[in-house]
Amino acid sequence: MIVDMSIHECASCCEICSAACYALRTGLFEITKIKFNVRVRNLLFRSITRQEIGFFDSVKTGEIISRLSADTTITTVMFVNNVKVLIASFVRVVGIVGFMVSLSWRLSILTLIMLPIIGVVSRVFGGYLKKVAMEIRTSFARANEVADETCGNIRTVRSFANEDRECERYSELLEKTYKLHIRKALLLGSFTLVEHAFDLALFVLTLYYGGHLVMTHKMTAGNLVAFYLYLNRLRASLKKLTIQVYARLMEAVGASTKVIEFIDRVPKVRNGGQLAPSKLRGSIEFKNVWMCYPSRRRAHVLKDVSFKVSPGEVVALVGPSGSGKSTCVNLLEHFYETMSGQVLLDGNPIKAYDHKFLHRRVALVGQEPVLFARSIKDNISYALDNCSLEEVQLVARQANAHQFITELPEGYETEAGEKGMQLSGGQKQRVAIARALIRRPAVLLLDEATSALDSESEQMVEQATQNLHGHTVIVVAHRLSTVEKADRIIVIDKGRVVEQGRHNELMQRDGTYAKMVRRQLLGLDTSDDTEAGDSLTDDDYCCKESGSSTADSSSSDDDDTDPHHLRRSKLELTEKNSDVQKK
Ligand SMILES: Nc1ncnc2c1ncn2[C@@H]1O[C@H](COP(=O)(O)OP(=O)(O)OP(=O)(O)O)[C@@H](O)[C@H]1O
Repeated sequence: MIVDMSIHECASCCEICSAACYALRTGLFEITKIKFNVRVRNLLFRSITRQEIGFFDSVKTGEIISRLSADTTITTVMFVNNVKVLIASFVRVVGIVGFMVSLSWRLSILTLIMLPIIGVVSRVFGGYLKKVAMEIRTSFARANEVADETCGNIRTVRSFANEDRECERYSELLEKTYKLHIRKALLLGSFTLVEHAFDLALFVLTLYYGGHLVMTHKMTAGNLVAFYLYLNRLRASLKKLTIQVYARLMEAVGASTKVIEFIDRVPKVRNGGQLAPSKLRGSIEFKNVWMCYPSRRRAHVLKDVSFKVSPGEVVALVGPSGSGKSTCVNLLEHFYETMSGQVLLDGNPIKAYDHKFLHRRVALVGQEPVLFARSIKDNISYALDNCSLEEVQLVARQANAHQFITELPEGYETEAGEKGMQLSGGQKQRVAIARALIRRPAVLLLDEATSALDSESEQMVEQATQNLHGHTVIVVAHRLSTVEKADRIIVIDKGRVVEQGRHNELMQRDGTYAKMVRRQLLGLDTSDDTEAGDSLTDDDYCCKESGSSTADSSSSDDDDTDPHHLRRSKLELTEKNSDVQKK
């Protein structure tokens, strides 16, 4: 009775210990899984954010998100789960083989001969599985790209009523993923079939050879039965090791290939500069710069571009669309590197500057400013610590944004929405200008930064940028009113600097700039060109202009280059054109 009790107690203790160990193992593996996942995601995100801008030109956001979410999850979950099974199965296999050898070493050798064969078969299938898994991940990433592009640009999709086609595109890509999954299922199915064949072969051989050993008294019948039971357990464990563990691990390797590739990728444009002088004067020099974008290696966007900008100068970059103006700005921001030649800031190559220092002292307001899904205040003080509301309000006033912000229901705490979608184009631009001004930059780059503003707001912003005394301003603009007041205008055409000088000088020179101004004043350089405008040739401009000059006989020679005079000419021309149309 006493012995019975102690056996029961012992068994209960064992049960409790076993349950506790199991719970501990499950908990530890869960924690490991999430820790591993977080670490991989962090490494991947860190690596992605350090890549050069050219990387983002070729790899789409959808793919990146897919790698960051689905692939990292598959990688970590599969690795950790399978490592768990791998360890358990491996220990079990070693134990079972030990027992089998003790029962009959001869039969054990026969069994162990089969193991390398199973290993080779697993390897071959594993290789295929890895390949299919990679294709599945890539195909899934493509589908994600479409979803990301469609949702991110839903207004454009809706305005073209193209929802159905986008859904079809998405569905086609999912169909491709589905077919790849079928391939994977077939592979797994055939792997199982081959495995069963091996199982059967092993069973028949063991029985045949075991029977022979019993008949020749080299083994007892009881040992043969015990051996056979162990063999069954060994097969079950091996099946786990091959189908569940090896195959799944290969799948995880397939999913992780791109993740690891992205983590290990070394950026082609390094931000390793150390230079951070206490004072930056803001002089800029482009020295024989040749440049092409990484995604279009053969097209030279800048061809031997050279120009200098003195500290405190306001320089306008003008030229036809696609001539390379924004590319100059991109180089000043060190987004890309030149093929040859140098971009110098205060006499030092731009890449020699410390990344954080450079982007604090050289501020950019881009063509399509992007705001973040946070409050307007946080958007203005983006990437800056300890910015007071007063500082934010001050720059908002300078950017002519204060009034509209205070009229919003929650003022500076109003959410801007994803990519600033809850604000109008002009409001976004003003917030972006305030975001640049708050840095008190030594160089301010305005790339079509005021294109969506009305003329009053534009004037106020211009004033604010000019109030940045002693600071260099580079303005890229198509609008004449924005560029005419610049200290110097640099005209870029087809990637080359073709002219530079003040507005009046360039008008007198009657070159590319003068032609552009005349076209603009005649309303030909806008997207809503009228038929009458379209039919005008260069000669027409000269005729009409000289006509208007004659009409205004009191104007001096200089007046020809005066924008107000040209605007008057434009008005007269428009009136004449409408008269002609009426007739
Ligand atoms: N990321 C890029 N990858 C490849 N080519 C590019 C890229 N960005 C611009 N380009 C090409 O470089 C050329 C110059 O472009 P850029 O944006 O500098 O012109 P731009 O003068 O600023 O034009 P716009 O006045 O229309 O803004 C164009 O032919 C354009 O197609």
